[in-house]
Amino acid sequence: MLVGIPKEIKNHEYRIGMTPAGVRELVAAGHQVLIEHNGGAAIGLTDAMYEAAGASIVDTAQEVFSRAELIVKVKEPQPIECRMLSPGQVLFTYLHLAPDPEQARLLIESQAIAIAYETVTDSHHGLPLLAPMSEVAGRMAIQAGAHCLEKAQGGLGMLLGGVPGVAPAKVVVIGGGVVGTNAARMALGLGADVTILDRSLTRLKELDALYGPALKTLYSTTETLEQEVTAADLVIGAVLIPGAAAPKLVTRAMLGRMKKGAVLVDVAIDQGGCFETSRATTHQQPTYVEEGVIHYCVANMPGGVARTSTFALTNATLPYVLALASKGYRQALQDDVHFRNGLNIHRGQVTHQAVARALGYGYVPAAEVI
Ligand SMILES: NC(=O)C1=CN([C@@H]2O[C@H](COP(=O)(O)OP(=O)(O)OC[C@H]3O[C@@H](n4cnc5c(N)ncnc54)[C@H](O)[C@@H]3O)[C@@H](O)[C@H]2O)C=CC1
Ligand SMILES: CC(=O)C(=O)O
Ligand SMILES: [Mg+2]
Repeated sequence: MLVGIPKEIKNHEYRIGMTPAGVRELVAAGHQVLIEHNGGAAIGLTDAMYEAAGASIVDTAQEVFSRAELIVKVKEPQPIECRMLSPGQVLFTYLHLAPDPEQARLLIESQAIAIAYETVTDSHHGLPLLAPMSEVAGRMAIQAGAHCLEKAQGGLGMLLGGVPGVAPAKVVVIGGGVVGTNAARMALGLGADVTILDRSLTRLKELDALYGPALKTLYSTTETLEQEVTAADLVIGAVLIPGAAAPKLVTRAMLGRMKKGAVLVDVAIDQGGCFETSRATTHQQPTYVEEGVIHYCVANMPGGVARTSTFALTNATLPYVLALASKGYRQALQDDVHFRNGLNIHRGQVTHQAVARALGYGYVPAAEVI
């Protein structure tokens, strides 16, 4: 199969859909790969490396989109990319459609087949293609939050870990999944006072077993959220209901009772955000202030550490890309119910229930269309 990998065009997005090592595996399996010129150059993955792995370099995204049967990307297609898709072409990338009706409309109009990394599941209730970027974003959330807490950034002027004789900052993590666990781990490592909230008791038990008494766990209710958020110096938003828009757990009223100069990092912003006052920001202008509280809401946080993220993403996506290329999308999705959960849009029909519900479209089960 002819697989195409365009250069990412979202603001400050330097990841690329596949490393040269991934390309080499595809070529060894008998596939052809087109890479857009300088697609990985910003993170040291040169055209020469891709050519050595067996790819052909083409000058424009237009050429990648017009020739490839399967497009592999990182970020959701921007409008100009959606318009380059053709009927029956397969797109495999992050989509995050629930908060993005415009992208959904363009993908439906394209009549393409859009498979979202973030809704592919696995047999132990995980999201294997979201997980690597959630690991990155969870860890980054603490770096970003610590930076925002500095006085020059408008923050409280607090060091996360404190020093001998001075108390550490209070970090509250909402959602104890992959993002939340990685954030908690980093915050504990820096010596912060960390509390994590989740609605899943099973997950809280696992976290308790993993981190022991250093980590405080709390069952998430409006009451515990209110109590923790209003006392926090740094809050990390890390909840997810797969495919759906994030629930708004921290209201403007709660925000009004927080410390001035406290920091919110809403990692869940790519699903619309879990704070009422969140709106997506970019690496270029990552923060804004509401009610005296600093908001960091970058929707592509892993793009900030694009080299680490690209390697981590290819490690996870490669077996799926190989399956799509070798079997064709129908067979690959028929063979694996978890992979099939990634199908969001098929030739104009919405095939993921949570996405359809969030956007008000009719829903057709993936199994019926493939
Ligand atoms: N901004 C960015 O650049 C990135 C954003 N993300 C996003 O981060 C979010 C979290 O992702 P993961 O950690 O991988 O998901 P996950 O599924 O591993 O964890 C989500 C957790 O939220 C919990 N939860 C659900 N409702 C809750 C509630 N009301 N209160 C407390 N906890 C609740 C669930 O029980 C689960 O443990 C997703 O929206 C994901 O797309 C992930 C990577 C990068
Ligand atoms: C998961 C996601 O949205 C990202 O890596 O940018
Ligand atoms: Mg994102």
